[in-house]
Amino acid sequence: MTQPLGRMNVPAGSLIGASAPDRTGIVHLGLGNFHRAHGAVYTAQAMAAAGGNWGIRGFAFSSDRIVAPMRAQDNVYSILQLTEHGTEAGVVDVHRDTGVAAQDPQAVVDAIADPAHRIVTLTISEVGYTRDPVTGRLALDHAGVAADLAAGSTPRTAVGMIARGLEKRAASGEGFAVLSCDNLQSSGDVTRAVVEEFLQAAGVSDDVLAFVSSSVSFPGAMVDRIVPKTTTEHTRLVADLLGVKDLCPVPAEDFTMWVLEDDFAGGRPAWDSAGATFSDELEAYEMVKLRLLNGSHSLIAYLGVLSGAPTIDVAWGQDFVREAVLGGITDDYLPTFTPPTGFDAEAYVSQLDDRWRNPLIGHATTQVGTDGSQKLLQRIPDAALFHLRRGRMPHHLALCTAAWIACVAPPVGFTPDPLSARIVEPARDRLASAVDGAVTVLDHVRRIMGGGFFPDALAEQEAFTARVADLLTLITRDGVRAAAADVASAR
Ligand SMILES: NC(=O)c1ccc[n+]([C@@H]2O[C@H](COP(=O)([O-])OP(=O)(O)OC[C@H]3O[C@@H](n4cnc5c(N)ncnc54)[C@H](O)[C@@H]3O)[C@@H](O)[C@H]2O)c1
Ligand SMILES: O=P(O)(O)OC[C@@H](O)[C@@H](O)[C@H](O)[C@H](O)CO
Repeated sequence: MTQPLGRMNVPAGSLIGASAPDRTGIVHLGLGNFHRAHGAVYTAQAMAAAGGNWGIRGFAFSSDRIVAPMRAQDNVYSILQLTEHGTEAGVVDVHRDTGVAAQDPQAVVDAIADPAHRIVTLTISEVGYTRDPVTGRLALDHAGVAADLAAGSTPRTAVGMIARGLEKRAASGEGFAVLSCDNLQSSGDVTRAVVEEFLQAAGVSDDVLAFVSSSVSFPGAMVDRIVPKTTTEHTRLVADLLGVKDLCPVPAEDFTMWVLEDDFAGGRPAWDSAGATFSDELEAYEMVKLRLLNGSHSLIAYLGVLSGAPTIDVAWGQDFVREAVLGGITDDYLPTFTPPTGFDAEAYVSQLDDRWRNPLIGHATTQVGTDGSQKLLQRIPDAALFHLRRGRMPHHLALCTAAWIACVAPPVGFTPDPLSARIVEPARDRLASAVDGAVTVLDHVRRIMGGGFFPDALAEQEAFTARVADLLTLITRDGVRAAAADVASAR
């Protein structure tokens, strides 16, 4: 029988990076698959290369789906690397403790306040930042945020936990860094803004505000590695490769990239010795990643769902999807930014082709399409406005917007592919209320564009709204291929 994985049962030669830090120096919030295949791996490798004692205290946000199996195997787990040329597996041993924030939010607050910890890393997804889509500021009317602001309450939102942790930490005055590893543009500034807005709204003392302003840094980061959800097939492959039963392995592609601002008020692991890049051109790296990869990923996902493709590689295998995505990269994304110095954007795009075609990844289109109301804000408005203000229509961005609406808020009389029901969209009910009673497709789209789901600057662009409505009409009447063909002919 296959032995269970555990610290005393790590297959020889399989450990990735260093083993067994005996202290925790990093708190992580959002213990999902991405962190376990990205930040945790860089940390283990950094300790192996350059020493340091940076064990991780990891908190899942809401459920013990990952924490329970991690605990059952001493918080070690395996990474299953899926390349077109085959699979390989290795074990990560860097988490010293794990918990669930929703079950014990005070533990998160206390961990952030603990002077032994120097950094909190975040993979809480775009929704975790509780921002207002129109203003981009902390959503003070969000029920969770409002409850967290009440005096004496135990925080339930991620921003509330971080802010209360920093408030408590101010007593020690120890420097600290809050590092967002989510797919956000201006990730460091956005994170600082929501935390400081929370502290101001909570009426904390000037001393606390001064501490956060002077002794807490919020470095920006660009994170890149495709990490899908775990399936039973991944678990079986790990058992075959390592000869142990891992209850929570993480599948991942072999490509990995991490670019950070070097601004860590309490010190940091030598992540550079593990392959991370420290750069002053972070915003440019974020543009490359969020537009070329994530923006395109959304388009592949929604066109894929509408054409019944369950995974990214299947969607990408369809000519009309490839044409739309490559057209979008060339026409709508690449002109909108200057890549970082020396960065070869063409090579990055060519790698994307290899990454998206990899059939072993099995990245569900519905996973990539999840939370579109929050994700598209990073991927569409600024790039679309860049073109609209120069008198040019970004047809592919309009197509992505129309395809998202067709999946999660379809006009009356249109039933999207059943796959669309698997897209988790937190704004589904609000979208349904917004379009209730719409008499035309244009009216339907207008109600969404101007309904608090996008910034006003984009909602005011009537030509964009009209183009989205045209494409939505084509999707509902003639199918998604016809809409993509219309975009191709408009180039
Ligand atoms: N998976 C990838 O390929 C990938 C690549 C780059 C970046 N990322 C970033 O990492 C994030 C997480 O991806 P993952 O694959 O680990 O997903 P996952 O589903 O495995 O984990 C998501 C984590 O976010 C937490 N979360 C969800 N809603 C939250 C909320 N409202 N407040 C606070 N936390 C919340 C969950 O509890 C969970 O711990 C993504 O949203 C993205 O920003 C992921
Ligand atoms: O992680 P999300 O939910 O922001 O977006 C889904 C995918 O586009 C994303 O996870 C990519 O796989 C990743 O950003 C690649 O680095």
